[in-house]
Amino acid sequence: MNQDAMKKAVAEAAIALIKPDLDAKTIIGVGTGSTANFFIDALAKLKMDFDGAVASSEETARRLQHHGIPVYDLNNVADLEVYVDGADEANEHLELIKGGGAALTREKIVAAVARRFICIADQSKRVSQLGAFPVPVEVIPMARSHVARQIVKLGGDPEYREGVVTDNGNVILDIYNMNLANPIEIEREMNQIVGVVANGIFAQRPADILLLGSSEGVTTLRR
Ligand SMILES: O=C[C@H](O)[C@H](O)[C@H](O)COP(=O)(O)O
Repeated sequence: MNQDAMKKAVAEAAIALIKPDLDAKTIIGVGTGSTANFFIDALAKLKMDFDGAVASSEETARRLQHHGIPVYDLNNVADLEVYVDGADEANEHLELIKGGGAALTREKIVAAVARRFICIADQSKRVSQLGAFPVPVEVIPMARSHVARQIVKLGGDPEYREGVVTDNGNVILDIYNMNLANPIEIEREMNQIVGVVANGIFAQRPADILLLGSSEGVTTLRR
């Protein structure tokens, strides 16, 4: 089974998981990236069974709308039943690194609001310790150098993601070689730096369910 087939399989597994709870009032939080795209395409087949979605990026909003799924502003949504999204890395505690596609801030916001966060990923994303994947940090453009210097003091090696502007008009620093033995602590410390909008460590709010695809099938991990 190739990687795309695994992504499709976990997307279908997420659909099977949420389907019994859908009703005409359900609004679903939808993530960003290639795995989330498989989820969106599968969700389109159920579009008569729920109300609509909240998107974690402009790209996801466009894909949802292309399928005829209504997209709501999160500010107008009181209750978000579930959020489904991919990840760049996931550990056994369902702590994640996200933001390879630069959508981390909106993803973190939607994940914070949702009652359940289902993460979908192929086996290659599973790690024993987070941090081989560089941690993306969204930064206010004028603070880029200041944030980079502060991150060096925390032990990381920041690299500016050239040419990338987030949906919020900011820039991304990718942090290499950060020791993430304690991801909650590093997530907090990076958030303290003035000019940081959000970082891609999802440890304070990890996933509740992780669906991992491999050639043997889909494994479900719960917190
Ligand atoms: O900003 C992007 C998101 O955090 C994605 O969920 C993450 O990069 C995983 O993307 P993919 O499913 O394409 O590997």
